[in-house]
Order: sequence, then structure tokens, then C-alpha cells
Amino acid sequence: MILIKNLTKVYRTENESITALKNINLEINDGEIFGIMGLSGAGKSSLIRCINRLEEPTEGTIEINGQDIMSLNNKELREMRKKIGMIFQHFNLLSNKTVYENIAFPMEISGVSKDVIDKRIKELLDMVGLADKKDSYPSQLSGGQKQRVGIARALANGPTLLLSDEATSALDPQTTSQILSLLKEINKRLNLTIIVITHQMDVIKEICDRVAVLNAGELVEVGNVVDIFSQPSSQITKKFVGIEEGMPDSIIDYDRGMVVKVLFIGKSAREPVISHLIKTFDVDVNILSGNIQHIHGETIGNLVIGLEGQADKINNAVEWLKNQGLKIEVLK
Ligand SMILES: Nc1ncnc2c1ncn2[C@@H]1O[C@H](COP(=O)(O)OP(=O)(O)OP(=O)(O)O)[C@@H](O)[C@H]1O
Repeated sequence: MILIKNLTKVYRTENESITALKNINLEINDGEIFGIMGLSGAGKSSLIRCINRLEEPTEGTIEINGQDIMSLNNKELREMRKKIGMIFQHFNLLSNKTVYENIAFPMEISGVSKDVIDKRIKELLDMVGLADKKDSYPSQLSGGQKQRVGIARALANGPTLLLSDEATSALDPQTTSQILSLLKEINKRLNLTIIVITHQMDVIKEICDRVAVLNAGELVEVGNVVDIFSQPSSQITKKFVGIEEGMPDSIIDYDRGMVVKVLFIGKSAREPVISHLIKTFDVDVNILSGNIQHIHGETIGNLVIGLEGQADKINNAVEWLKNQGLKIEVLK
């Protein structure tokens, strides 16, 4: 487990101090895929660079598996870093080395014998689906293949934690999806904890179990992905998940009845709630806006409806909706 307590990072330059992280508290569980989301400058890179101590925190503590990483000496720090793999947006491969040599590099630095390196590289290339590319140079590979090499290199020393810094941001949607599937498969197969930094919502939706949202160095929200997507609480998260602040004109202009927002999650999204409403309560239902998302096999539906009819029938209908376990908000 990674335990981050009261973490603050201030960069001091000659003329100014920039507070990149303000009093962050976070727990990341073993074996989970944890997303860190935020706009440019939110502090995402600073946070993961503190986790592998490429940056020194200004205040606060970080424990990895019970060990306070601030107390490590240089030798212990080198050992710790072997257990943390990292992948990058621009892959950071050595262009004058082959795929084999790129993956071998971190193991050579760790003093692993040639035989073991050879065996390990075969396993890794099979795992990332590049067995036929071991003698190619990075310039001969596609973006997705380069990232596969990056992943193999990051796994070379058998890490327990993988840090992914915008690893799919330079890839097209189809390749992104393939790389995310690979990361998920590796997470399951190796029980590897993965921290994913991204500004792409689809990445969070597709592979993360939980997500933290950073804004201007502050942790504004943390929770499981289905909860955050269905009921974001901060303004910045609402923007990320595409929920509009305020009401669109079509709803403001609507004056034929009560406007109700209905949130369907899981089983309730599969029930014929609206048709039941119309049949039982003798009200008309006008759909004003709506969307359905599928996250980790869970269906999340947001619907804004106008209920038209007699006031008492509308009130009964709203009461019934509430009793179905749906989250109801009367907008107008
Ligand atoms: N070495 C540094 N010296 C001074 N300021 C820095 C340094 N590194 C980052 N910062 C500042 O800290 C803040 C957070 O930067 P950080 O790179 O952590 O954000 P980010 O969310 O990763 O952004 P991006 O998505 O653009 O990479 C920014 O205001 C940035 O300018």
C-alpha cells in the first residue's frame, strides 16, 4: 500500500515559490489501478515524482509497503526504484539501441547476469506481443509498439508498482485501447499496482478502479470510478465527466411541467421505469436530455425529464421514482 500524508511540494526559484501540491492525503491499495486526473499544471507529475523520490517533498510523508521512503539512504533508494517501473508519453527509448538492448538496459544496471536477462527478455517480449521485434530499432516501430517496449522495459526488474505518465496521450484511440488492455492484463496477471496519470477521461473509465482528481495542487475528489462518474461533487470533475453546470436553454425554457433529473445506476438502468411511470401515474414524460455510459460493466444513466399532468399525479410519480432507489433531483 502507498500511504501519502500531508504531502506538500513547493518549487522555489530565485524569484518565486510555486506550490505544486498542497497537503495531499491519499491511500493507494496493492493491486489496484489508480488514476490521477487533472488539467495541465494541476500537480500530477509532481505527485508521482514524489512517489519515486525524483522530487523531494517539501512537507509530509510517503510510505510504500510500510516503509517511509523519506528515510531511505541512497543504496536503499536505488533498491526501491528497482521495484518501481515507469512508462512515459514519449516512450523515452534509447534510439541507438535495439528493442532487446532497451529492455536489457535496466537489468544490466542492476547487475543481472546475461543468461537471466536473455530469458527474462523472451518472457517480456511474449507478454507485450513483440517477440518478432527484438532486433528492431525504435525508429522502425509504431507508437503502440514503442510503448510496448516501454512497458517491457518498465517490468524488467519485476516491479511491484508501475507509474504511467500520460502513456497513451500520443497514441491514436485504437492503439490507446490496445495499450490499456495490455496494462489491465499485466495488472491482473502480476497483481501489479498501477498509477495512471492522465487528462484523458476515457483512460480513467476504461482501466482505473479508483481515481483522484487534482486541481491547482489540491486533491478535490477521490473515489471509485463509477461513483465519481455518476455523482461528481467538485466543479472541475463535473467538467471532466461532461456534466454541465447550470441548465441548458432547452430546460430553462421548458414550462409545461415539473423538470426532474433521474440518475440510474446498475440494475435500475435496466428496469422499464419510464414506461411504468406513464402507465401507472397518468403523466406524460418528455425527455429533455440524457446520456448512458458503461463503466466496468456498470450502466450509468442520466436523464432529465419533464413531467406533465395534474400536480398530485406528478407528485405521486416523483415519490414513486424516489422509492425505486433512484437518485432524483427536482430541477424546476
Ligand atoms: N521543476 C520545477 N520548478 C518550478 N516549478 C515547477 C517545476 N515542476 C513543476 N513546476 C510547477 O508546478 C506546477 C505543477 O506542475 P506538474 O508538472 O506537477 O503538473 P501536471 O499536472 O503534471 O501538468 P502537465 O499535465 O502539464 O504535465 C506547475 O505550476 C508547474 O509549473
